[in-house]
Amino acid sequence: MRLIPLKNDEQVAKWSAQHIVDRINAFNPTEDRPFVLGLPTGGTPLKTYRELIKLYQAGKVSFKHVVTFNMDEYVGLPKEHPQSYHSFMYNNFFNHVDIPEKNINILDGNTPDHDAECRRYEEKIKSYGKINLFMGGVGVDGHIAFNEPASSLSSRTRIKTLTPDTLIANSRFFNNDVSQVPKYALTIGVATLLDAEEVMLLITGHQKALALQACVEGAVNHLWTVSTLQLHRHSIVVCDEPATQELKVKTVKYFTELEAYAIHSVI
Ligand SMILES: N[C@@H]1[C@@H](O)[C@H](O)[C@@H](COP(=O)(O)O)O[C@@H]1O
Repeated sequence: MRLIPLKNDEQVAKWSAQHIVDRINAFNPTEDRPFVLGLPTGGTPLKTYRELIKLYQAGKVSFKHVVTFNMDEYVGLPKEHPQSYHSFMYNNFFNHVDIPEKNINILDGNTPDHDAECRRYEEKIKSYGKINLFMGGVGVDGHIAFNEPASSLSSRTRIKTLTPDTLIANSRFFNNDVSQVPKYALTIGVATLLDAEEVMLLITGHQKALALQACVEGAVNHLWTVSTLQLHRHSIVVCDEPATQELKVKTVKYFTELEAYAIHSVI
């Protein structure tokens, strides 16, 4: 695992956006050999999307040959609803870059057959071989995508019941009214995420400090699904200073010093 301890969320956004751009450009994607990028929603990646748009506008990257797979989507929320993850992605990213519509994949939370939709999604990912880079965030309780505490660590894309903690956390997007938050979501599984060639998580803010601690210093366990990043061969956690407050001083120092001279491979 690489831990990139930065000062604030602006730096996290710049670092993560540049990393995505570097990976896409190094891959040199074509129509027949696209770069496959996994994407999250949430407040945390918003600034990264803004940076990516800036880099696109400056001519530093093109998304023409990038295929995306989003992590999750609410069940039963119309696509046009302002808080659907479809709306989030188009409003905050896709509408501002040159990605072709056919390259965008988001789970359909309005299908009558959830299992078939989740199987179709897994198969579509497989049809590209693998996801090259999956960016993610984390919930306060350490969930990745919507893999809530006690999710199977070998889970695949499926329907999940959201926990009361998540409903409360996400009610900020629904007029602070918990009853308006959808109770179910379709989400990639822990194993789907770990199948990616590289996983990059963004963890910012003091409210995520326990999740970051579980991720970096905790034991791998299903209550903090973020801890499974320790099983991945190429995981990167980009964090700001407020998020590090539960980490040992020694841990932060170790990773900070390491970044100054480490050589990293992606193979
Ligand atoms: N399903 C999403 C996660 O993918 C996201 O990481 C989490 C944290 O969101 P935020 O970045 O707004 O704190 O929220 C939701 O639960």
